[in-house]
Amino acid sequence: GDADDNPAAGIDTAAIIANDNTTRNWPSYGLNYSETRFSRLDQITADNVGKLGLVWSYDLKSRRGVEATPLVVDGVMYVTASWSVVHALDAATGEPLWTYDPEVPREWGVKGCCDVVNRGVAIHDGKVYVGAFDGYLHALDAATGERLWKIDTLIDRSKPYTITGAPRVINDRVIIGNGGAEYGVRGYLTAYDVETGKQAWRWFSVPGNPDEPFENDSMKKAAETWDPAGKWWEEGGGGTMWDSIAYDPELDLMYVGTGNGTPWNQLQRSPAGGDNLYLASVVALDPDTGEYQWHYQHTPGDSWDYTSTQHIILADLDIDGKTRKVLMQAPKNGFFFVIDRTDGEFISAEPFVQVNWAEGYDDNGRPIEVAGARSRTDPWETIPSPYGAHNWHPMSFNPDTGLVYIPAQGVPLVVQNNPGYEYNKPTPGSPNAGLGWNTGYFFANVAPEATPFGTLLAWDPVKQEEVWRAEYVSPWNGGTLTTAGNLVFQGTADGRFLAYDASTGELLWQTPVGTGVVAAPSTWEYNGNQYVSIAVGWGGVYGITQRATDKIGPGRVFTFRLGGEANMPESMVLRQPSDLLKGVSYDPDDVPAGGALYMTNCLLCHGVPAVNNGGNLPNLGYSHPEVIRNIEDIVFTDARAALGMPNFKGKLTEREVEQIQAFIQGSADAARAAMAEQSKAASSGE
Ligand SMILES: O=C(O)c1cc(C(=O)O)c2c(n1)C(=O)C(=O)c1cc(C(=O)O)[nH]c1-2
Ligand SMILES: [Ca+2]
Repeated sequence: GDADDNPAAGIDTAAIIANDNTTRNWPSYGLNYSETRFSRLDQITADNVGKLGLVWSYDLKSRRGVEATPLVVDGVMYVTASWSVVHALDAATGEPLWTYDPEVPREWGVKGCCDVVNRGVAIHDGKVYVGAFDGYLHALDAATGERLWKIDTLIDRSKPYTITGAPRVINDRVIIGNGGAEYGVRGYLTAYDVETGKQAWRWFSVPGNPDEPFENDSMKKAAETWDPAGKWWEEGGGGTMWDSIAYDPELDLMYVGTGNGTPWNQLQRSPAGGDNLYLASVVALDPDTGEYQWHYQHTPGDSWDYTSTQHIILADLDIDGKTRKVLMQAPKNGFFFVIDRTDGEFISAEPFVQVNWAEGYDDNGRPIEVAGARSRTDPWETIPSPYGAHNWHPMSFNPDTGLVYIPAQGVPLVVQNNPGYEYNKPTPGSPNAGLGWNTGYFFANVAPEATPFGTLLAWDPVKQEEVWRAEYVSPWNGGTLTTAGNLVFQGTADGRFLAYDASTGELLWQTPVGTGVVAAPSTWEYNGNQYVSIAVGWGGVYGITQRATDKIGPGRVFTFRLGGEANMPESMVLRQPSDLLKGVSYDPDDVPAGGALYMTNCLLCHGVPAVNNGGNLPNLGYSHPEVIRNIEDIVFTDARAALGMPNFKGKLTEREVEQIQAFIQGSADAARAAMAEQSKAASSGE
């Protein structure tokens, strides 16, 4: 179609750069190549945001996590839901234009660590690109949703690779990485020709087998930092680049964040230690060739799942009287980093939450590790935990306030070395090892000392200190947006969408949105009006097993503007916690063995039975007794395959399933007894 039917026709690298002068459109995941998520639109301000009202809502027909930032170009919105389904809408009315389902086989679901999510599309020259969960990159006609081509980005389809991230387009290339480091893959990033999908370059983040030729010099250098006794190449090494990419057109450098190692535990991965490049790093690449330029490693020799895939923001900051071109990141490890983006020089790092693995960073940018924070054999609480002090939920940077708005959190967890660890061997008690996870750890059955929290932090990146904060009832809140109207927008785990004064943190406006929010909002202008849009849909790795709402609605997109008068949809699906499971007969002696098997096969999707209400997947401690009694009908069949539930035939025996049943009912009984004890204590006035 022509530009009128296909506004995406006008979007290319020059247009994304030019748009940053007005930010009328939202043409790329992080709004601009600097990924600031700072909009210059100022019709909606701290003074009038109270008049914000709903214009429309749209049902994404999605029951799993929704992590997409809605892109908007000249009144057309492109947004994705779970299972990588793309929706194009009339952005002013919410009327659907087209839907594209890449038809990800539901069996692929268990190859992902962290829910069947997708963070959105890229747009270029009339095309929409989506990276589907099963590793294909699809190019669509932006006007019709028709598929133009589809290419396989995976080097080996027998390996548990996935795509959850949004592609980015730089010049003539569409760039995408992948996930899979919890299971065992070798991370890489690939650039494809925007027109044809032909591969332009590929950069691996970790070295391959040192007995074979290295792809390039950066791999040769990296191999010197790994202990070959760990035979990391057999497991892939990890280092997946599953989310963040930024680009500086002036320096012509692109930046990518790398992930954790496989397995997490460095004792098992690289027994003699070493930095294990380029895990947990930010790496600068030449966008034309994919050639390595420099790196900065936030967590040398990562042993805690401290990925550095978290959102990268580029800005120019005045530091010690000089304007520095910096790159800012708040990776899982709990420190806020300011790095010189011209050459990777370390500028500063300070903790933005409590951490127990490092005391700080020295002048050379090396962490000063706390003695005994790694390679321990006893159970120990790692703070931050593998959920991260900050996960993928995008932060934003407002040059007017000079502040970065970070969705920070704590999700306590106690881990323990798994001395019997072997690649792809499901030791009972190792988390989801029956489904291919390779962490080298047990999750220890020891109560953590820390309490979970979720906080919106307004952080001064120059002084490296907190300026204000907002506390939430739960971890796992949404990404942030900040605007020239002196506002910060964020959705929350407890199902609200909020606006704050960007300078003071005063809460100015809020609305319920019916379900938990993890994605980040976008804002855009059309026909003289400023709109704010948010895609909701509870999920992601934390949201699979727990939630902070008593409602769980379908994924939806909500769009607001001043004076909007539409009604919130009423048909929210309520899922109240049913009663604790009762009446499944079992042998109490089976409970411990069942617990270890549960940890190995069920834990990371169904949570700990009877301790919470479940997330977007059910907590089995609240199941109907008939479901648990007849659990073989689900576990040993394809009955729930369409929902992503794997068939455990050949992986578990009937006897083992009986032990798991005992653990589920035993946990519910223990919870019931604890509740009775509590109410007895309360009524006797203790
Ligand atoms: O190591 C990896 O390859 C990988 C991939 C992903 C992903 O693609 O979503 C996540 C993680 N790791 C991860 O560690 C993590 O905490 C996480 C959270 C989420 C999410 O979408 O909620 N994805 C991922
Ligand atoms: Ca990971």
